[in-house]
Amino acid sequence: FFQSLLQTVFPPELRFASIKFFNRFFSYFSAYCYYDITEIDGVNTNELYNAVQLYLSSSASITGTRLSLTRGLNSSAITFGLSNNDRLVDSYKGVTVEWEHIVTQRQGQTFSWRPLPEEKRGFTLRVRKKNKHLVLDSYLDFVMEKANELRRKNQDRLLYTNSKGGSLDARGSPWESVPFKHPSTFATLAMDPLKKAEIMADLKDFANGESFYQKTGRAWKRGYLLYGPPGTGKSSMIAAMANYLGYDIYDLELTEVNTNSELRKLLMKTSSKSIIVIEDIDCSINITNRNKNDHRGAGAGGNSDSGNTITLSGLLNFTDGLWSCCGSERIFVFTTNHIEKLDPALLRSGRMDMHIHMSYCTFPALKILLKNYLGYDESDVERELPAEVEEIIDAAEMTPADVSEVLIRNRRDKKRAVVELVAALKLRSKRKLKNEDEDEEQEKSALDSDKDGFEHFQENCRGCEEKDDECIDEDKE
Ligand SMILES: Nc1ncnc2c1ncn2[C@@H]1O[C@H](COP(=O)(O)OP(=O)(O)OP(=O)(O)O)[C@@H](O)[C@H]1O
Ligand SMILES: [Mg+2]
Repeated sequence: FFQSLLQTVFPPELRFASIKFFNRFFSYFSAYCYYDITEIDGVNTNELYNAVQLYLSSSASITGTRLSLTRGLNSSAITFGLSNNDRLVDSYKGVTVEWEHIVTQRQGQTFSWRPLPEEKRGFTLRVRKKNKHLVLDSYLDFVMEKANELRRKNQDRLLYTNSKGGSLDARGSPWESVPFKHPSTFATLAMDPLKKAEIMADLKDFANGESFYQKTGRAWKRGYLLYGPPGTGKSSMIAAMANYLGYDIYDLELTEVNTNSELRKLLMKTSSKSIIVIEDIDCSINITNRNKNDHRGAGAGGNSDSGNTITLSGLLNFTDGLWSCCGSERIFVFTTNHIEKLDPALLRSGRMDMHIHMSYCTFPALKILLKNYLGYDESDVERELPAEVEEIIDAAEMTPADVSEVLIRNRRDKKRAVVELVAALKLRSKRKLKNEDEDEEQEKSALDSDKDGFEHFQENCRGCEEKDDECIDEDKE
């Protein structure tokens, strides 16, 4: 209306200037400012456009009534998006903003190095002028961050293995992959809640620590050593870590690796944002020992490389050396059932940043398992579980796997599950106490016999003191 008015009122030579003037006039009095985020920025794809699209697809943040739904290839999640020329309202730190998705037909192909899509797409963000700074300072960063998080969550992650024994696939990768769909999460992991929170904070710190690692000149990687008896959740913990951070897992089968250089190649072919796992690392110590016996290889921390076997030093270079930082944001996890068997070179501080003991089932861990399998909350546990459980559970030394087994078997009959669990705990703790008593008795009798032996020795050797080195009786000596 205004434009046609202008056309009649103003002569053609003034028309353009007047439109410009009125535009400025209105925008001056408008309470809003607008930001256009176009899909193609010159010739490049605009990262921000993709991020906004993904961000608006997170169902929690949107209030639109008309949405377009998409599901990517290989993705298990459906994403929502704004339909063409539709708008929706989002709020951030108490400020309301409005997004509009604008799609127009591209008029005539302009010259470009690559074909452009027929439609011109973009988002327009409308905010009140007084909130302009919030948008520029933090809202768009927040959108980018959220989008990255979603991208990681939506994509199915992969579990890689090198079990082909060094042969390469069609794309020249020594790794073979399958979609990784392990359901274990930190919520389902039964362990001490404080320790769990500490590990989760450590992982988050690591994932968000790019600038810290940059500033301190450290490679952006972290090592965790998980140790404890079988069935205490070491593998479950790795899966929970991967699910928590949205990382891929590289399960490194050391027995399939023949040389240190092969190990290095494997490392080079891993991607960032991944967890590299070596399970049962104590088994690799044999490899070192074999090497030592050959008198060819290196000892712990040595430098030599026998050329045709994998050595501990090769393994340490793998996690620690210059090669370890090709790529970035990588986590190394070693697991073992026998920490005492590990070479001290692997344990020294700084090598593995965090040693995590996966222990037998404790009472707080038991509560998590009861919640997982029987749906018991805190009050159910108090009501259904005899008080003595808390006292005997540590002595029983049952692994979370043992407890899970009892609960899974009886998951349809909760009362029975609890009865059976309590019986198992009692039996195990009694057996354990009995064994301890027996051990104590054996120890005592051993001590007694030692004492007898000592007295006997004192009696028989009284003379020796005087004649010092003349005692030729080996027993007495
Ligand atoms: N801490 C735990 N929390 C929840 N479930 C657990 C836990 N520990 C064990 N389980 C259950 O027991 C099974 C075996 O656990 P897992 O494979 O993680 O043990 P592990 O410590 O890796 O054993 P291994 O040393 O033999 O490799 C899992 O499927 C899981 O369901
Ligand atoms: Mg395991």
